[in-house]
Amino acid sequence: MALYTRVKESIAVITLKNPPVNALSTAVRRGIVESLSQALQDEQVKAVVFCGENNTFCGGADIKEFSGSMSGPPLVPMIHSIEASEKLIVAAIEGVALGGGLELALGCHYRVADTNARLGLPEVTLGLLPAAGGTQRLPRLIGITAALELITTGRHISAKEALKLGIVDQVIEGNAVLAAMALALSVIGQPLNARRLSLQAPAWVPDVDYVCEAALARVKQRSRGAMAPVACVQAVRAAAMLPYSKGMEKERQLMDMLFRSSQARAMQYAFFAQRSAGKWSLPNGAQWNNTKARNVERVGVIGLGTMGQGIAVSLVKAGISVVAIEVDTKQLELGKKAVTAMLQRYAQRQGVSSPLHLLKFTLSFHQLRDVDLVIEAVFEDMNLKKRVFSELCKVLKENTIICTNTSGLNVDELAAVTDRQHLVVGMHFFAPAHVMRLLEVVYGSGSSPEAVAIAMALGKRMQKVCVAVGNCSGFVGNRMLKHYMDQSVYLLEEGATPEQVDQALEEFGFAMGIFKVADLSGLDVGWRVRKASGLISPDIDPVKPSRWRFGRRYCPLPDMLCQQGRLGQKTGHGWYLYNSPGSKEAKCDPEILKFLEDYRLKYGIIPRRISSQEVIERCVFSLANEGLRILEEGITAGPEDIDIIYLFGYGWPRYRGGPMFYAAQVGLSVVLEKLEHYHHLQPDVPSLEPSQLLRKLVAEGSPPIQQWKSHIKNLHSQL
Ligand SMILES: CC/C=C/CC(=O)SCCNC(=O)CCNC(=O)[C@H](O)C(C)(C)COP(=O)(O)OP(=O)(O)OC[C@H]1O[C@@H](n2cnc3c(N)ncnc32)[C@H](O)[C@@H]1OP(=O)(O)O
Repeated sequence: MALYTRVKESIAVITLKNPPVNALSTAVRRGIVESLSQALQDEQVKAVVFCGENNTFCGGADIKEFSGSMSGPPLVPMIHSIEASEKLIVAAIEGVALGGGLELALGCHYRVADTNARLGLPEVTLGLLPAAGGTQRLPRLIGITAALELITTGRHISAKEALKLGIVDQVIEGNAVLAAMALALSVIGQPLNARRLSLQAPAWVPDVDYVCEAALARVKQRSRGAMAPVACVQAVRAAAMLPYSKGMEKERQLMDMLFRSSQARAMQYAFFAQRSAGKWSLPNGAQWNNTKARNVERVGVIGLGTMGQGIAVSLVKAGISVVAIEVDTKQLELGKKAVTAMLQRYAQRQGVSSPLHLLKFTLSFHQLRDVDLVIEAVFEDMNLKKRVFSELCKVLKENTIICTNTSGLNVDELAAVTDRQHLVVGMHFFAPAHVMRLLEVVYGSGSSPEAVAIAMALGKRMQKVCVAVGNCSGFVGNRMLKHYMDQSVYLLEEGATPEQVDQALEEFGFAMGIFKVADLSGLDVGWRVRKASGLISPDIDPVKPSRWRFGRRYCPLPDMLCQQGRLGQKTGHGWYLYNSPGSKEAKCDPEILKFLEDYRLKYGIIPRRISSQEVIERCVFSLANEGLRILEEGITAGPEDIDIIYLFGYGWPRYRGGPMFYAAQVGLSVVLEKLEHYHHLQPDVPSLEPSQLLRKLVAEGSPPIQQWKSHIKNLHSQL
């Protein structure tokens, strides 16, 4: 709703009320229309101030309403009547003015913001565009170039930047509502046409086509296959080329197309899934709102390799003191140099003072005696990690939490060597750890809810998107990825090339195809894991290695590449060819094509043409199938957690929601049918066998993803 109040003689205040962010729900829009009409009818009122309850102006349209049939007063005419009002209207922006909230403010004649306010048009992140006049008013206010940047990225900006761009007229320290009233009193009576953005001439730039083409190229490169950023550019272009009413018509047409799209549904799902992952819960009933996390101020980081460096940087950026440990002087110096350089660059970019005083580098474990938590980030080797854990227990305070940064080792096995199994948790960071947003927080069988709460809270402070997951081999992300990777190399055996597979995956929307990712990470990473797990042993024929291991299909191609020293970008060749070791531009390598031909000949495989559809079905459905197994085992609390892991850790296209959402959107019965088909063709690939949960969900009529949790709960009792 909206609250109408008369203050002073001539000013009415309309306060949006819809906690927590005063989203423009049906009730709020109704309240605005009614309150505005009241203000306009009251002869004594000369000016109106719009504000939001609890120091929050407005978080935009109510996203929860998008999935139903929208009712109540629409935003466009509502904002138009605000702008057209003969009485002066001022927006008092506190907290946030986002999406429809900023569009409402742009319909007002003046805007005042407090110093902490954040403004933006983030509709593009929900698969939409600012369709309440935002694409037409903002370019008229700040010019095409700046508007294109804000609208196509959805970036939130500070009040200071908004003032510089001309979006707000005043930024004040203190009460924005009082400042808006003061401003209103000082300008009452002045003509308003110059303040009505829709009446301004189109935002002219010398070469609109060039500017828009450049923006299109940028958005296509940044978010391949996403419709919304392209539509945003088209709408802003209309603001430069057409009169306001025609531009609004274009904005509406584009919004109609986006609003109905599966991409918009996927991105809105992702918005809520991200918030749901933050509300973690464990199988024992402990959860985010019944478990207190004690504060962490000093953290030890053990190991200053690439991961340890990134973790230390993220901690310091969050204002946390770090004691960083290495085993010898040379490693310590290397780590110190890298961490210091990253933090100095960060301080320079942000214009903040260098946070280096928060860091201490040392060779001595004794320096850890008063830390609240340690993150061990040594080499991925169980025995080494166990030794470190035992050493730690000798020096740490008795309530210090011990976290291991591992991408898949057994957290329980590590906890067993400590004197505090309840305080041991996995923290699986993704490389580079100071850049990647995802953090899997892994609880073992003995981890206490408090330890999980502490790790989740610390991750949040480090600006990570944290997902609590159970302890299993590879946890969630890497466990699922294995099946996706297996299918990709089987496809090579059967006739595809690395470029064909990558192209299909990139057209699907992945930031990078699987073979480019493998080259970037280094092919030796997986090689080491396969050796450690016994898949590669000395008795395997080096000339014609077996294509079956442990009774299952196995593809030795990646091992054969490693044996040839083709380890990826770092050696200048892997699945692709690079100009020099370390260079990034992947080129098709005729040697690889020949190598694949020889391989197929050697094994008597007749190559066949493989369609992009088959690439996607085999890679993506096997990934989703494993996700369903993870759900049935209770490793994550719900499908949203899995999707968030893929969105933030594995370059999954946001406009496809995540693998679980994608499976639901394609249709679970289709996924089941395809998996059955491929499993029939590859009976020696157990991961293609449809999961029990998939069969159950299909048998129960493929319920919407939001209802899967209740079906999982009853999985074993109902089958
Ligand atoms: C007709 C089509 C018109 C479209 C125009 C639009 O306006 S589209 C919407 C544009 N607005 C946004 O995209 C803003 C989305 N919200 C945010 O970015 C953030 O929530 C925030 C406002 C910056 C606040 O962030 P903070 O971290 O403080 O809190 P949460 O993100 O956890 O949010 C708190 C709860 O509020 C819910 N919520 C937030 N925004 C909206 C919204 N616009 N509509 C509905 N609900 C919203 C959010 O889901 C959280 O709810 P919980 O139940 O507590 O999880």
